[in-house]
Amino acid sequence: MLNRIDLRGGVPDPRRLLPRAQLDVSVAVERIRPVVEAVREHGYAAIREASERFDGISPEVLRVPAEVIAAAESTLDPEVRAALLESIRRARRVHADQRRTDHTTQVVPGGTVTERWVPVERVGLYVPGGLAMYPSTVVMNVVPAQEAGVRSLVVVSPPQKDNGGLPDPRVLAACALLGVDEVYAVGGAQAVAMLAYGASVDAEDSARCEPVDMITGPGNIWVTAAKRLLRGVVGIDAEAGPTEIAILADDSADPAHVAADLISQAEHDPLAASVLVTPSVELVEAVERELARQVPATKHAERVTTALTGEQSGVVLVDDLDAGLRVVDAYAAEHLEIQTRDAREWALRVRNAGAIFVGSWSPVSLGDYCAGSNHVLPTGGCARHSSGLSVQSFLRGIHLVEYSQDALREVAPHVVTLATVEDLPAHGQAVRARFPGTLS
Ligand SMILES: NC(=O)c1ccc[n+]([C@@H]2O[C@H](COP(=O)([O-])OP(=O)(O)OC[C@H]3O[C@@H](n4cnc5c(N)ncnc54)[C@H](O)[C@@H]3O)[C@@H](O)[C@H]2O)c1
Ligand SMILES: N[C@H](CO)Cc1c[nH]c[nH+]1
Ligand SMILES: [Zn+2]
Repeated sequence: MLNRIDLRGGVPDPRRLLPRAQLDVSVAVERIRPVVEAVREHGYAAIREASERFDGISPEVLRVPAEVIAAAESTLDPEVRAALLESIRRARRVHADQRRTDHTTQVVPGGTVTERWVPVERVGLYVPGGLAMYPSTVVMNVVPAQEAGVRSLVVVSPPQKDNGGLPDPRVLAACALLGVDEVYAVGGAQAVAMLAYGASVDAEDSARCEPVDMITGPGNIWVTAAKRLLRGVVGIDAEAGPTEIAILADDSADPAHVAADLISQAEHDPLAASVLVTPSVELVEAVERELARQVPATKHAERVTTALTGEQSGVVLVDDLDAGLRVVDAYAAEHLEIQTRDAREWALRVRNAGAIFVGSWSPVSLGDYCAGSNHVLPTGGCARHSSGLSVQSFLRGIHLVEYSQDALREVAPHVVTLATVEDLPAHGQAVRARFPGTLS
């Protein structure tokens, strides 16, 4: 079922050998550009038009009323409530530990630099809702933002036909459990554009969604493309697009677990990527047998099959685990599982991954819901340079520079020299002016 790439005998350029899905983000950017431009120009009308086109429904008033959010919480299934509360509790423990404290460095006597960590003021959080519903993603967006101290939080999530054009009720209930009351029934590129530019949210122009300073959250290729297009207009977290799992395994791995984990992430999206990297031909054959058994029995078999047989998924055969490590590092998966002997040692050698799941008892599904870690993670190779969502994502470090007269006098000649070298004499003059007649 999985494509096979045989790298035994050498790993020439694993980046080129392991393609991502053919419909890549740069192609999708051009497709959604007109939607984003229409929202910027026409606001509400364009959002409604795009929602009708892509979601098949849109409520007349885009903001979800407070009583609807409260009702979603009061009618929430008790088991789902308990699971969400546990997910929130664990995520809060981990993210509370990520808080930063201000730090002052005394550079010279009388000269200090203080780094202040200041939360972003207003943040838009995208919660997907196309092929699957994601109350867990409310948790993963909101908890780090709250722990960072963000004051204004707004959630957007696609309108659902089976909920009268409102977002999924479990998503609304998760918002209520976390105290988020500004929620809009808008998804896709139109939601990202609404957050970036702001827009009226009803036909009478009597209420508005004010623009946000930053947008975070995962989504499909169209959401990811809109985030890429609007980066700069607004702050954007890492690109968290169609899900990926890579598994580095040896012959100690349980093929039933490996297959189940590959399937688990393939069920997100036909564009999801599931990759197995191993030196064991026996494991590959056993995993193939497991896939043949497990895929037909899974609920979203069609979507899973499309994802697993797509060019973005496959098995990579390598000579040994060292070669496998080079492959997974070059690939930089959103999720990397290590299912080998001495898994922790191998995990500590990995350089590029959104999150690493170590050993047989830490599947990606645990991290998706209840490990305490964050599941909004970089995809498409962005793990080479970006991190998953965290408290840090919502903070800006602002330097406070405080020098006394003596401390400035002491360093002034160096400032003047560097200004002269850069042919920016007015820079030097700004310092000279403070010490008339004393600096050449
Ligand atoms: N990387 C991460 O951290 C992470 C976490 C969770 C989920 N995900 C990914 O999020 C995605 C969720 O996708 P989803 O589809 O369920 O929900 P979604 O909310 O991301 O996408 C649905 C929206 O896409 C828009 N859309 C659909 N077809 C379109 C088209 N042809 N042109 C333009 N817009 C279109 C619609 O407006 C709809 O509201 C999956 O790819 C999943 O793998 C990633
Ligand atoms: N695996 C997804 C991140 O790519 C997160 C998720 C949410 N719900 C289930 N899974
Ligand atoms: Zn998942």
